[in-house]
Amino acid sequence: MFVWAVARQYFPAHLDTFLTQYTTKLVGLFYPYVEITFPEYAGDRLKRSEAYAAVEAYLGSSCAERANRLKAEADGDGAGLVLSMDEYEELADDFGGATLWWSSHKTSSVAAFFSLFPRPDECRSYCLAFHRRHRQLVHTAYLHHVMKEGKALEVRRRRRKLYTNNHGYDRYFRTMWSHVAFEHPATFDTLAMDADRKREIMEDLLAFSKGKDFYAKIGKPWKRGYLLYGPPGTGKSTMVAAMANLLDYDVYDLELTAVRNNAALRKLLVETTSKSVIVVEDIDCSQQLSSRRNNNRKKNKKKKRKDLEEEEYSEDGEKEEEIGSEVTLSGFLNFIDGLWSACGGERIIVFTTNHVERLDPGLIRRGRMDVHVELSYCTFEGFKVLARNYLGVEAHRKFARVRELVGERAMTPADVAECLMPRSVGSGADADERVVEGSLARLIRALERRKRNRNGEESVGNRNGDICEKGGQRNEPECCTWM
Ligand SMILES: Nc1ncnc2c1ncn2[C@@H]1O[C@H](COP(=O)(O)OP(=O)(O)OP(=O)(O)O)[C@@H](O)[C@H]1O
Repeated sequence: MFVWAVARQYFPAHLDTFLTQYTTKLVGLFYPYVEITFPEYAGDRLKRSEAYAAVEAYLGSSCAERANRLKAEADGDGAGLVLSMDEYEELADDFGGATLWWSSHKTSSVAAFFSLFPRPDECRSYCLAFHRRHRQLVHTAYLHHVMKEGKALEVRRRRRKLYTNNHGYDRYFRTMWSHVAFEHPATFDTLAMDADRKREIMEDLLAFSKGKDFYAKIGKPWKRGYLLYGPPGTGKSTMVAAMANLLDYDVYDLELTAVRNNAALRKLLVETTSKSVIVVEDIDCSQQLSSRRNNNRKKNKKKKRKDLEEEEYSEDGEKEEEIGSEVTLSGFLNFIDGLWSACGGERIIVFTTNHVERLDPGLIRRGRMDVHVELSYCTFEGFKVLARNYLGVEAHRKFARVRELVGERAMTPADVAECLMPRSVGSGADADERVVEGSLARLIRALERRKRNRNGEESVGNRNGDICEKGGQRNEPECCTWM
């Protein structure tokens, strides 16, 4: 003790390091094993480690036969179960004539408790241990094998997800993504819109998904912006689902009003995975909300003018417009195409709006929103898609009358679809024909009742497709059913 105290007095700064170094070396002489740890969240990384996920998948495939304690989860299509190693479990793996040992661990994270960023309270990790004579084999071949197999398994078992930031909070009440399985059945086949435009969009999306090298070559982050605009019920959300289904991507439904500030928005963005569609629905509403909030704040007399100035001007002196909670327009633009937007890659960002004219031109300029798609009232071509979807018919003698009417009356695909919805399920050819006849007659009646609002005359639905109030009475679409 005396020697220790004296030594600490004379070599206070270096003694601990010195002792640690030599203890490790000493242990190394007698302990011939090397250990590699794969933590679930490493260092200051905000994201789950991809290496950890790959190891988890890899071990899951072999643990069913060898491990004693397993965890089970529903698999990609929910039909089966995926097994993985439970905590504190061990298993051995043979590779290239060597035996390697894996173990899983869980520790309570002190860092998570004090961290400013939301992190999981428990840190899980896998540890790989092997004899040092296999070091070369592990470094050059085994780790590569584990990553490759693990990632392939992850892809095979992948269950697409629909994320929302509306309901998920961490223990500090900060928003985070929560998810459910994404099961929307819409495809471009079932989408009622102009066939050429549809083909163009599909080609654009597929080119994007294969464009990794191209984007790297031109020095642009691998992402693409879509602006979908048009009256309510023209298929904007349906198109988002069709896009995700075409590319096999996850969907992140970003509710801007639930994001507290720019930092929270950045955090949400970093947490999104690649191969995803990030959608901000009704982007014009987020802006409206913010201006209201802004006005209220300005009216607040208790707040000093100085404070307001600080709040409204960013560090570089630029005026910042709030677009939802404390999220500023510049923070949001940074989210779309700033430095932070580049992390991860392979993302489609979609804005939908019913009022494109209300949007800040800077928000939707080309380069930010690369493709602008207008979804509008149903055309005859769109009607034929819906008739095929809902009634299973490609042609019918009533189509001629529908063609005359649908071109001049503004009816949304949602309203047309509602008219075409079969009201009874029949059996046999006669019954089927009756159902088709009934549905088409209902649609024709609805179109005839609808005033010629495509020609600018009095209309039941207004130009934006909103439901009008006439003489205090609410006019629903003619063939609405409420269930
Ligand atoms: N173009 C379309 N093709 C096929 N179905 C459509 C189309 N447009 C609307 N529908 C049908 O109408 C319903 C409502 O459409 P959707 O929610 O996609 O419209 P929207 O434009 O996003 O409306 P909102 O602006 O109110 O969100 C969908 O469930 C779908 O069945």
